[in-house]
Amino acid sequence: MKGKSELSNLMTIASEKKGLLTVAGIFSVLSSLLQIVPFIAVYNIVKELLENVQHTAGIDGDVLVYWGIVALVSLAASLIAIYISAMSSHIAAFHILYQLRVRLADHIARLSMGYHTKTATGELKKIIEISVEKVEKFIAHQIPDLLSAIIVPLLFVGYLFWLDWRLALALMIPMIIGMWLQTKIYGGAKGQQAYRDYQYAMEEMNTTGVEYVRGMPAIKVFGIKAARFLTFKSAVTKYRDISIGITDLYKKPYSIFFIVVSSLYTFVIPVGILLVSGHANSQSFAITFILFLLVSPSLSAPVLKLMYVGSGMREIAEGNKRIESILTEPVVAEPDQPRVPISYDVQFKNIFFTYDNAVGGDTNYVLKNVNFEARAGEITALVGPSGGGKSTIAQLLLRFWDVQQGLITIGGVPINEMGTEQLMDTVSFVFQDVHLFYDSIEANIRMGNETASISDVIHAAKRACCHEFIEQLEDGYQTKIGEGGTHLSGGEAQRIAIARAILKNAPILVLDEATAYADAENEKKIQQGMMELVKGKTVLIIAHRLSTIRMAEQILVINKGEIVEQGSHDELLRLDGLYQKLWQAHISSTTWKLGVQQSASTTNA
Ligand SMILES: Nc1ncnc2c1ncn2[C@@H]1O[C@H](COP(=O)(O)OP(=O)(O)OP(=O)(O)O)[C@@H](O)[C@H]1O
Repeated sequence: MKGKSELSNLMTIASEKKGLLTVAGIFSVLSSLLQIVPFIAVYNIVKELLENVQHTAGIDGDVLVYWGIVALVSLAASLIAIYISAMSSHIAAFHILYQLRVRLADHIARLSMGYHTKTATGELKKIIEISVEKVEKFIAHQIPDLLSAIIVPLLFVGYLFWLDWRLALALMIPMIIGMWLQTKIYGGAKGQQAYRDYQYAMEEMNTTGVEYVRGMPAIKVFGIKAARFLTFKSAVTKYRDISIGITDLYKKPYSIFFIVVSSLYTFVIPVGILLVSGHANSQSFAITFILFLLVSPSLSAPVLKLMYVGSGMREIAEGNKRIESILTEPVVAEPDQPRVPISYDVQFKNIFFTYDNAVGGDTNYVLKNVNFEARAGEITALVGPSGGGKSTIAQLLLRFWDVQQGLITIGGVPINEMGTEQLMDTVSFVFQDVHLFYDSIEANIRMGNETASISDVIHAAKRACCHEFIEQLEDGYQTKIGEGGTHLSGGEAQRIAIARAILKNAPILVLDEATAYADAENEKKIQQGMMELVKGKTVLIIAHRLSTIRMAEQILVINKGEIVEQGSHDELLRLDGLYQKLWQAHISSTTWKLGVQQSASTTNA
């Protein structure tokens, strides 16, 4: 049932280029039929020779030449037909592949960020690259192969039945056994499960292998070698065991299948010998017999082809299932009539949020009844112990996820009533983990505003304190960075991301640990730039280093998903609560770092 729907999905994809694929199918069948013609030519030549074996003078040379030419021409025509078939199917396949990739890329871009955080990048990459390639294999190779592997033996067997039904029957028996074995090999539930296990084991091995290699610095530094290596090793062992299991499962039926299908004449010879003695015209029977012996090996080919199509089909169906799993993933719902806010105060009203989709009676909410207003032109800082929910609050503003209860508004407009593009234009976000693209520094900064001039880019870089180090690079703003390019330190990468946000100049700015990597001097400079940047903007900052947000108009202390304290730095210190404790801890960590015997000050730090 499942296999059927996967096949029909593949057929739906393929039907986008129906015309070209029909041409490919017709020429594939034609080419296979033309390949049979030389056998018929040989049959007629042998027949002419054997019929005149007593008096060779009676051999008609024209007949021999005629069939010789027919064989040659049909071979040449068969090659041309294969060429046309392959060209048509490949052109169709690459067009379909292109459209499928564009469709996938477009769909992926419209999925919620939440989907991206829960789905490994490697997995998506594999689907876009490998699974789509498999669809190419299906369209370019398997559809034409499948047609010729079914139609040609049927026609050919029909012709053989017409010549001698008994010999044809002897030829059919091993072919039928072969096909039955094939459905047993690939069709059984056990086989399907084994194949699925094999696929998963292979994926696990690849994932843990990549993780092992990528995590090598951490593995070396933190001495977690043994544990990590064990995960990888056990994945390799599992893969080995499953592969051996599959080999065990298939070795018998596959060997029988291969032997039976490759030696069709073994079944024809005894029947032929039995029949020849009792035949009235033994000479004409002998000629037919020779033809059967000649063609039996060529009939093995389509059956073997069917087997490869069968095994390939399963792989393709698996890949197609993954493609479908992305395409059916719901995209972020866009409003019919997007609303555009005219002011930029951010409001969180009675927000309850959980990452678990199943919201039940005793839901474990990550955010519980969060209420606050971040006013335009002010800095609102989110502080609090790790895991409290600060990043979640910031990400909800960008609709990474939709909340289960409550309302988030910008200038009074609920964010789900703004179009995604509008929302992205309104909010700038500097992530903890900065992603830089493999491109020039200029292009990476300009991503914030495609129409910005180079002087705007440099201006933004200066404000984010990265101009100096960029100038020192050999190619300056044209230096390639990102994966495969010049390596930047964490702090440098973060400043590039800040420059990007400065250039974007969105009215709302979210900074998640934006200054985490910067050294003291640069942090100060960044803050100066930020002070300028935040004028008239709504700013949400998540920071662990409390000194960076002392000037914030509003500080929200988040603990276990709730806002436990709220106010300015001085107001919060006076409360003598959690913020005060965090501040004390911050001060002592600073003095400890400096190695100065200072008493923790609550006001002069
Ligand atoms: N994608 C996710 N899926 C499921 N749970 C998550 C996800 N992201 C965060 N959480 C959980 O939500 C809670 C709040 O996490 P969040 O990252 O918002 O806290 P935080 O205050 O920003 O922490 P930190 O200061 O360490 O960055 C934590 O318990 C965390 O484990």
